[in-house]
Amino acid sequence: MMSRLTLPAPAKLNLMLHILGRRDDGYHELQTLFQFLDHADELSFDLRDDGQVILHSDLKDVPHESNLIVRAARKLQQLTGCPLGVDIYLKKVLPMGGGIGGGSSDAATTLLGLNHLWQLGCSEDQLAELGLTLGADVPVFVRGHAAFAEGVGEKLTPVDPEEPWYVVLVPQVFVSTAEIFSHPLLTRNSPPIKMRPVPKGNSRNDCQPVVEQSYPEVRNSLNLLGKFTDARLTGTGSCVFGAFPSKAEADKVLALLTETQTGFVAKGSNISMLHRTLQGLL
Ligand SMILES: C[C@](O)(CO)[C@H](O)COP(=O)(O)OP(=O)(O)OC[C@H]1O[C@@H](n2ccc(N)nc2=O)[C@H](O)[C@@H]1O
Ligand SMILES: Nc1ncnc2c1ncn2[C@@H]1O[C@H](COP(=O)(O)OP(=O)(O)OP(=O)(O)O)[C@@H](O)[C@H]1O
Repeated sequence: MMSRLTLPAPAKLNLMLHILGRRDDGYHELQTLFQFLDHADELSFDLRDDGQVILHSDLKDVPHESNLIVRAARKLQQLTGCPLGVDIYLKKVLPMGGGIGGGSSDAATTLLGLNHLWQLGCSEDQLAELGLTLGADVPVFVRGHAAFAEGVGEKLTPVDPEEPWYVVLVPQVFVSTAEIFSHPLLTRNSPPIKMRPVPKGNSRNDCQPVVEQSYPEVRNSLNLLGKFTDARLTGTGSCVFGAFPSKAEADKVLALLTETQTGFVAKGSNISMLHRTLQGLL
């Protein structure tokens, strides 16, 4: 009788991140390469006909009305005048404040999920534009394709980097994105690079030196993973990642580190789990 829709909200990695400059409004011009992980929160949507948006989650620290899921749903109602409502059940899997975009991805899954459930017929362009008002990382999750991003992260060009297996370590510290972007020692003068060929391997994250300096736990995780492969920070951290050619190799390395480290293994993907799931529904 009820129509319930269950969808994943996958994580992302910033495979590289260069900061080119700072705009007058304080936001930074970046170049970054986004790839998704097959590792996700799970959101279930139950239709309500009374216009109420109710999130059921065990996130204690985030007030109901500031949760990006609720904010996304309300913005969509305002944009479209939709009189319908929804109960949303969140199964949180992704670490918060980890630089893997969990909150942004939840918001994007909400926009696409409700567009479907409420039969709004909004275009992907409309949803990406709405998403950008919720956070710089939301549009790439709405588009669902690995991308080279410019501007403040909203100018997206789809790309297809290799899809290795990743070990992601989750240092047990919360890194504030705003704090890192306002750090006096952050370098903001990287020269722009060309997006083709897709940058890989020896590329870097300009936030990493500042985060390593402020958070010894992050430096420690980078050093440990760096014994096995090139290890790098994603976003503004705290998570760090390294690529491996097979699941078996990634599992082995994670197992060797589990005594002191929290982490997970996940495959990189250029088409997000969300979009693969939505394709399956059509
Ligand atoms: C660092 C990245 O994770 C890379 O993917 C994103 O650019 C950050 O995305 P996000 O968490 O969705 O960021 P927002 O919620 O829009 O902004 C958080 C804070 O980060 C800073 N910020 C963010 C993006 C950007 N291009 N320049 C910035 O200076 C701003 O101080 C802002 O107050
Ligand atoms: N649904 C949500 N899931 C997680 N965090 C949320 C959510 N809604 C709001 N937030 C707030 O957003 C903050 C950042 O969460 P998020 O998991 O997106 O961090 P992040 O992975 O570092 O993001 P980014 O990579 O975009 O910097 C949280 O500390 C929390 O206060």
